[in-house]
Parts: sequence; structure tokens; C-alpha cells
Amino acid sequence: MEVNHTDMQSDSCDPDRPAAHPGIFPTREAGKSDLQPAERSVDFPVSVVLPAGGTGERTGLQTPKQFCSFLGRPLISYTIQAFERVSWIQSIVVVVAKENMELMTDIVQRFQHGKVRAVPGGSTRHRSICNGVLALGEEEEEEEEEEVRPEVVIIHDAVRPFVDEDFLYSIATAAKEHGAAGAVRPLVSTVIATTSDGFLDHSLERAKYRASEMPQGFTYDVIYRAYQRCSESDFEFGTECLHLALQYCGTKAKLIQGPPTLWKVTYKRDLAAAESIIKDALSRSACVITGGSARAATLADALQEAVGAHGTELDVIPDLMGENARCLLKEWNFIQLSVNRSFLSDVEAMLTVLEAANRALLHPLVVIWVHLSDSDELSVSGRAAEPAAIMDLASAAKLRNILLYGIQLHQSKDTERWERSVSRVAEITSALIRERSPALVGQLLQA
Ligand SMILES: Nc1ccn([C@@H]2O[C@H](COP(=O)(O)OP(=O)(O)OP(=O)(O)O)[C@@H](O)[C@H]2O)c(=O)n1
Ligand SMILES: O=P(O)(O)OC[C@@H](O)[C@@H](O)[C@@H](O)CO
Repeated sequence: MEVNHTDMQSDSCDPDRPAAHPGIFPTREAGKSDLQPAERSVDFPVSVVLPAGGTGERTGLQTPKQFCSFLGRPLISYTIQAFERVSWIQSIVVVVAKENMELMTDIVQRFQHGKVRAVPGGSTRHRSICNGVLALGEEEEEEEEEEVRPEVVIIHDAVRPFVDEDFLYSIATAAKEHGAAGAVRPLVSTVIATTSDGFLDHSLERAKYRASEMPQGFTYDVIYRAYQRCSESDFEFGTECLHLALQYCGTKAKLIQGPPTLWKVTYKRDLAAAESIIKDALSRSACVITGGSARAATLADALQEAVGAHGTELDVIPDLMGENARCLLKEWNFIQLSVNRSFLSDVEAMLTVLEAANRALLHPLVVIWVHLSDSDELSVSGRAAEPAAIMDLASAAKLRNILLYGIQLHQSKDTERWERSVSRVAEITSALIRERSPALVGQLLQA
């Protein structure tokens, strides 16, 4: 997947569908969090350093992996989102290569990330992290007045986008108590040592070892002192901050087993897996608007079961008014059912409401107009008018990151034929929601 960081459309890839991913919460508006995780708080200031100064050589791509785009958004923006939505984190420092500082500033502005500032990285990961830690200790005139020097610093690779608040809380509180804390995972492969001429020297007893992952947490003093005292060789060849804390501060990190979501995007295949997980998270539910029509409600009931079989849960409501407006704050997929009325006013009204809610800032929204008509043979004029109208509407909506699709459905008196049509609508709907394909935007698909 060759993705240029200026190309905000990522190629679609088609990896096996992974299990639903608990680690990503793509449900946040700029500046507010609408998925309320367990209400947590800490009584000490916590800041974050996201090392993002690498080149991603192992992906084989020109674009550093942290800037590869998924659904129009760079990977690093997903990681930042995972941290900025945590209310007890006061600030985030992203450490990027000097040549990417402008790009990083653009990303922060474009996706309206809060609490974030970018600082230049170094030639190695440790040097970048050290720059980030030092930046937290410096006064910045434009800093938020309530930002103070952190007591705890969370360090997290920017290319590990799937991290949740509960685990961050565990790491931060353990770091506060013990001076350092780190995420671990069971080893998948056995670790062996080789001789200089490439033969097995010995193997380690796998059960006694763990893979060191991120996030890691440190009291500011520990990580600051560790970097003040470590050697040039550490800076050049080291890969483990926990080791520096032990070696130079005598601080034994508390190790906490993390969820499988903590993996690092390293190779090209990891990009495909990350994209699939992000799409999965966005396609778990959809809101069906029936317009109060009894026939639309019947169709919605039939769809609920059929689409549910494809892994997407439908929430059926008559409109997006009053109490139902809550869907605007948590949904990324909307299905407007229209019976016989072939004009698109229902859809236009929905697009207006979605735009007013600024809902498409972080993720492309999907709006599917399902038009149920009574006649099996549509009049030619009816057919000609609809595709042109929906294409015009879709072209305008796409500029605002809303993907509009149409599905034409005919009410057949033949039960079997009707059931087949409903099943096709469900299949098409699920595919559109999951893939969010730009290529089908504005199309009026026949079910
Ligand atoms: N000089 C460096 C090197 C790496 N990193 C960051 O450290 C994290 C983990 O490093 P890694 O996965 O090795 O990233 P790269 O060094 O970019 O990958 P590669 O080794 O394949 O080039 C990444 O977010 C990377 O951007 C950094 O901030 N500064
Ligand atoms: O060596 P890389 O730069 O690929 O990745 C860094 C990892 O070593 C590091 O993130 C964890 O192992 C925890 O320290």
C-alpha cells in the first residue's frame, strides 16, 4: 500500500477480518469525548510523549508509517485521539523528525487535536524520547496555563494506535507508585541466542520472559535522570526505556500485562491490519431513520436481522429530532429509508444536520439512502432523475467527508423475491458501511 502523506485517500486492502477490536474508540468529536469510558481520574499531573520521529523503513514505503493514511486520516492522528480523549492527561508532546514538523502541525490543526505540541526528534528512538521528556520540563509561553511539569510521563510509540484509557490508568498509577511501569505481553516465539558464526548458542525458557510493549510510565524525575546519566551507546543502540530506569536510577519497573491491542505497526502487513481494525470499529453499528413510515419500519425490522448477521447492529428511529439526536453524537453510519417518495429531501435534511454537528471531522460518515418503490417497473423519467440528483448531492457531501450512497428497492408481491431483495440490501449496506469506498459514492445501486 503505497500511501503518500499528501494523498489523504488510502488504498483499500482486504485482510482477513480480525475479531472486533476492543482497543479503539472512534467516537470522539473535536474537543469532546462522547463515549464515556469508566470515569477515572488521577490526582497528579500526567503528560505524554509520543515518539514519531522514525522513517518506517521496515514497511518498505516512502511515507513514514505514522503518516500513512487510513480513511483519510494519518495513523498518528488515531494515536493522538486515544490520548487526548483521556481527561486526566494534561498534555501530549509528539516528537517528529525536523522535516515533518510542518506536516505534524498541519495534522494537529486539520483534525483539531487538543493538548498537543510537536517537538523535533533525534536520530534514534531514545534521542527522540529524550527530546520529548526535556520539552515537558521546559516552559512554553503558549502552554495552557493549567499545564504544569508532569509528575508522571507516559511514553508510547506513535505507531501503536490501539490503546485504551483503562490500561493507561493502570500504567500511570503504577508509575506513580513504583517510579516506572511498563506493558508486557506473552512471547509468541522462543528467544534464542546465536554464536558469532550463526549457530544456536542457547535458548531462553520462554515462560520466564515477556515481550516489552508500550505504553510505559515513569515519574518525571526517574526518566529525566535516566536520560541525563545514560551513555552514548544507550542513545545509539538502546530500545528499552525500562532498562535505563533500572540501570541509571535503580528503579525496577512494575510490569503489567496489557491487552493484545498494544501491538506496534512495524511492517506493511501491520498497516493493512490497522486499517481493517479501524474500519471494523467504524462499522459496528448504524442508525436507521424511517421517517415515521410504517412500511419503512417494516423494512427496517427486516434489515435489522439481515444486517445484524453481517456484524452491524441497527438502531431504528423515526427521525433525528429531540432525544433521537443522540445518534448524531455516537453514530458514523446512517440509513435513510424513503417509501415511494423519490425526492431526496430526507437525505438533504440529514446531511444538513450532520454537517451542523461537525460529525465528519475525524471519520468519514456513511449515509445510505434506501428508496423503496411500489412498482416493479420504475418509470424511465423516475429512474433518470434519481441517479443524477443523488450524484450531485453526493459530490457536494464528499467534500465534507460524508459518503452518500443510494440503494433502489422495489416492493415485490412475490415473497421470495422480496426476501431476496431485502437480503441484497443488507449485503450492500454492510459492504458500504465496512469499506466506505469512495468509488461507489453517489451511485444508485439496485437491490
Ligand atoms: N529516530 C527515531 C526512530 C523511531 N522513533 C519512533 O519510535 C517508535 C517505534 O519505533 P519503530 O517502530 O522502530 O519506528 P521506525 O524507526 O520508524 O521503524 P523502522 O525501524 O522500520 O525504520 C515509532 O513511532 C517511531 O516513529 C522516533 O521517534 N525517532
Ligand atoms: O525497536 P523498535 O524501534 O522497532 O521498537 C521499539 C520497541 O523496542 C519498544 O517500543 C518496546 O519494545 C518497548 O520498549
